[in-house]
Amino acid sequence: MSEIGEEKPKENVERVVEGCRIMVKMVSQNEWRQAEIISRSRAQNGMMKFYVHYIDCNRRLDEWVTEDLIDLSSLKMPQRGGKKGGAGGHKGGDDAPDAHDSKKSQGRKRKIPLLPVEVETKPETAPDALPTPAVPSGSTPSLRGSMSMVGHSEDAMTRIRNIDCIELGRSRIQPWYFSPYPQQLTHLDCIYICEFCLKYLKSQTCLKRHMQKCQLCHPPGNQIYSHDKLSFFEIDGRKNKSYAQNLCLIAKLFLDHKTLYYDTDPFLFYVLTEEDEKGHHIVGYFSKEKESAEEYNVACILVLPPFQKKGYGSLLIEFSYELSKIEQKTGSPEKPLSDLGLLSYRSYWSMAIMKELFAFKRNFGFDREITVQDLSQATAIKREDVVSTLQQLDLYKYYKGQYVIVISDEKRQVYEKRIQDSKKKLRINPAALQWKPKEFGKKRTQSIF
Ligand SMILES: CC(=O)SCCNC(=O)CCNC(=O)[C@H](O)C(C)(C)COP(=O)(O)OP(=O)(O)OC[C@H]1O[C@@H](n2cnc3c(N)ncnc32)[C@H](O)[C@@H]1OP(=O)(O)O
Repeated sequence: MSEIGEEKPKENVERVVEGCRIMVKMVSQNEWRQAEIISRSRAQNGMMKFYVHYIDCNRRLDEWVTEDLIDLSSLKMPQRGGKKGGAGGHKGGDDAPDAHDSKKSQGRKRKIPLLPVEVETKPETAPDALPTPAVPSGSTPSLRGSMSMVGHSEDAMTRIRNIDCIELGRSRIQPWYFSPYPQQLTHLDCIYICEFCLKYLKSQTCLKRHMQKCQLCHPPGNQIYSHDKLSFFEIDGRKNKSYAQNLCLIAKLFLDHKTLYYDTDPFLFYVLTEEDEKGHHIVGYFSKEKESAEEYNVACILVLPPFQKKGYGSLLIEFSYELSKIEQKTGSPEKPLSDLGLLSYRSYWSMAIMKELFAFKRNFGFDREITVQDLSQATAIKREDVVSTLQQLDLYKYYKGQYVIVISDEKRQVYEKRIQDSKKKLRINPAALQWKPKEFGKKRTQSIF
């Protein structure tokens, strides 16, 4: 605060550096918000432009703004000795604490080795093929594993969205986050991706030439589910490395809190497609470790933006639990979850658990009490997730020295209606799933059945 009569020094745009906080007018909305400066550079018209992260917003909204959209009088310099990235120093995709699971810290304990780029992962010999993704030196992503847990890098380079647009099948999609595509592609207006083999190309001409040669009209691997034009293909990350890596590169464009790795060997990929006369078009996917000591049944899950909010996310989640039921295991998604991941899982868990509670009541009335273990076995949802869902729904009460599940009449009515409405939604037909779990070496997880 300046004293009366004392003139506040005029802020100069040159003082706006990485880590500062300042009020910014959001490009897409007519709203001023406090933002952190992630990077700065000069626009072609000579004006300064800044890549900003809006405080308390998901990084999907991060964007470049020109100097005329910042309020210099609100400039706050980074605190000396403070966390990296100014006072913000945010690590997760959101600043909001609730966006991630409480086991957030677990997701960061794995140390990421930095290894050289794997040259053999280069796309095949096609003349229009592009080199292996280049990783900015000294920055994540590391080159081991698949897209996996571990918080993202604090490197400014990987905090900036580097691809403007991708064309995939009939859709042009604006990415949300950084993905380590080759650096020479980051200057293009659009990257063209073959919707069947997922190879990335630098122009429409290259894509057309590639499409004349590409043999695929569906993802590689085995079709393990087919119902009402929807299919699931199971892809082994070891056998179809190039496809799996290209899928991870696409997924990283929409996943902020995961670090991209290139060793896809330990993962299976379940790709959901919609079929038409041209073939099976990718809608989304989830990956799963072949062996998971932590009983994760999903590593990463993605519905491509043009298909989001239509029920495909719930369908992928339901499918992951159908696989766990066949394996006779319970499972859980890898942590941390993104904000949208958490919303989707909470919604799925609530419905699955409520359905089971009602079915149990219909079958047993008051003759038997249902336990968390019963719910976990029937839904394949891991015990902890059952408990957290019951708590979230305020159904888990401590009564006479033990926990009991209690549903009020009001809540019962709400959920009966929701279950009725959900019958119109996309559902997995378990009879259309042809799958047997494979043995990938010695099992470390314990079966609960
Ligand atoms: C383990 C992990 O990988 S966590 C990371 C999860 N993945 C990501 O964050 C990647 C980017 N996001 C996505 O790919 C998608 O948003 C997904 C996969 C999370 C969800 O897919 P969608 O197809 O949009 O989900 P779907 O339409 O089935 O909706 C599921 C529920 O989440 C809610 N939901 C989904 N997106 C939103 C949103 N943007 N805003 C509010 N609610 C939402 C829906 O309302 C629905 O709840 P309801 O059934 O109670 O109505």
